[in-house]
Amino acid sequence: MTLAQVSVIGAGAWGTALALIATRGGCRAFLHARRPELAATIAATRCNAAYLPDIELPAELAVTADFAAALDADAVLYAQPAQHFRAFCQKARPLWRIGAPLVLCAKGIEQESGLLLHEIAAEALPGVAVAALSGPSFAIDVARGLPTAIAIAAPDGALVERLMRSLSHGALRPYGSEDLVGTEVAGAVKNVYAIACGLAIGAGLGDNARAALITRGLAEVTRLALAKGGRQETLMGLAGLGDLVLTCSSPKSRNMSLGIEMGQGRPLADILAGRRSVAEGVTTAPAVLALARQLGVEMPIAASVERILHGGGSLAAEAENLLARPLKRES
Ligand SMILES: NC(=O)c1ccc[n+]([C@@H]2O[C@H](COP(=O)([O-])OP(=O)(O)OC[C@H]3O[C@@H](n4cnc5c(N)ncnc54)[C@H](O)[C@@H]3O)[C@@H](O)[C@H]2O)c1
Ligand SMILES: O=P(O)(O)OC[C@H](O)CO
Repeated sequence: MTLAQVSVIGAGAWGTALALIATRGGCRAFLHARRPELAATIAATRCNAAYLPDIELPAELAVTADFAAALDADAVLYAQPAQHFRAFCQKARPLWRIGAPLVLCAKGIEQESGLLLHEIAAEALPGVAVAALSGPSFAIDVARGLPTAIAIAAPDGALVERLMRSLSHGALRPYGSEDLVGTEVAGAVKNVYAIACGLAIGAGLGDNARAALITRGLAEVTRLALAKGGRQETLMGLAGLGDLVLTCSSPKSRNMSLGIEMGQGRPLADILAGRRSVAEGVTTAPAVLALARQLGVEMPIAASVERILHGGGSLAAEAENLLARPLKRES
C-alpha cells in the first residue's frame, strides 16, 4: 500500500523538492514552513523564491505553518538542518500520530552529542519507526524533474518498500536498503569531504588533488561507518560513493562552494554571514572527529578540514601534513 498523505518539515530547498517528489509520486503532500509569512508567500505565489527559485509548485501541494496539522500525516519527512533535529523531536513528540514513520532527509551529525539522527529519534521520539532518505540529489535538479536515483534505508523492509513505491515516479528512482546506520553516516560525512574538495579547488591545488580527496575520503568514511555498524555495500552505493562524487564535483553543492570560497582566502565567518542556506559539513566536522576518536578510527582528511574550519589551521600547512604522512598500503 502506498502512503496517502505525506508531510515535509522544512521549506528550504530540499524540503520543497521533497514535497514535489511526494506530489509527483501520487501522495497528497503538505509542506511545513516554520515562518507563517513564508508559508503564506509560497502558497500565494506557488513558488519558494528564497530557496528554490524558478520552480512552479503545483496547486495540489499544500503549504502550511501549522505544525500540529502538518504532523497529522501517514509519514513525516524531516528536511531541516540536522542541528535543529532534537528540538523538532521534542516539539513533535506530544503531537505524533501513532504508527506514522519518520523519514530522515537531513544529512548531519549532532554537534554536541555526536549522535546520528536516528539515535536522537530513539531518545526523543521513542517507538517511532525511522527511515533515512539519502543519496546524490541536488534539490534543484530533483525539482526540475531531472533523472535522480536515491537510497531509502530502514531496518523495517516493509516500510522501505512502502516509501519506495510512494515516492518513485518517472524521473525519481529509489533503491532500498536495511542499513540505516551506513546510510546516515555516509550522507553526513560526505559534506566534510565536499568542503575538503572545495578548499583544494579554491586554492588551485588541481583535479588530481580532488580525486585523491574523494578516494581517500571514501576510505575514511567507510572505516567510520563499519565501526559504527554500517555495511560496506552502502558505502559503495548511492548514499556513499554516489553522493560523495556528486557533492565533491559540483559548485552547486553548498558544502563544496563554501570550501571553494575558503580556499580562495575568504574567512568562514564572512561566508556564513552572507548565506541563507545551510552547509552541514561545518557543524558536522567536529562531530565526525569526536565520533572517530570514540570509535578509534583514523580520519586524517576530516581532521585537517576540522582544523581549517574551527582550529585556525592553514590550508597550506594541512595539505603539506597530509602529503607528508608515513607511506602506507592502500586500504
Ligand atoms: N539542498 C539539497 O540539495 C539537499 C539535498 C539532500 C539533502 N539535503 C539536506 O537537507 C537538509 C535541509 O537542507 P536544505 O537544503 O533544505 O536547507 P536550505 O539551506 O535550503 O534552507 C535552510 C533551512 O533551514 C531551516 N532553518 C533555519 N533556521 C532554523 C531553525 N532555527 N530551526 C529549524 N529550521 C531552521 C530553514 O527553515 C530552511 O528550511 C540539510 O540537512 C541538507 O544537508 C539538502
Ligand atoms: O548542497 P549540499 O552540499 O548540501 O549537498 C546537497 C545534497 O546533499 C547532494 O546530494
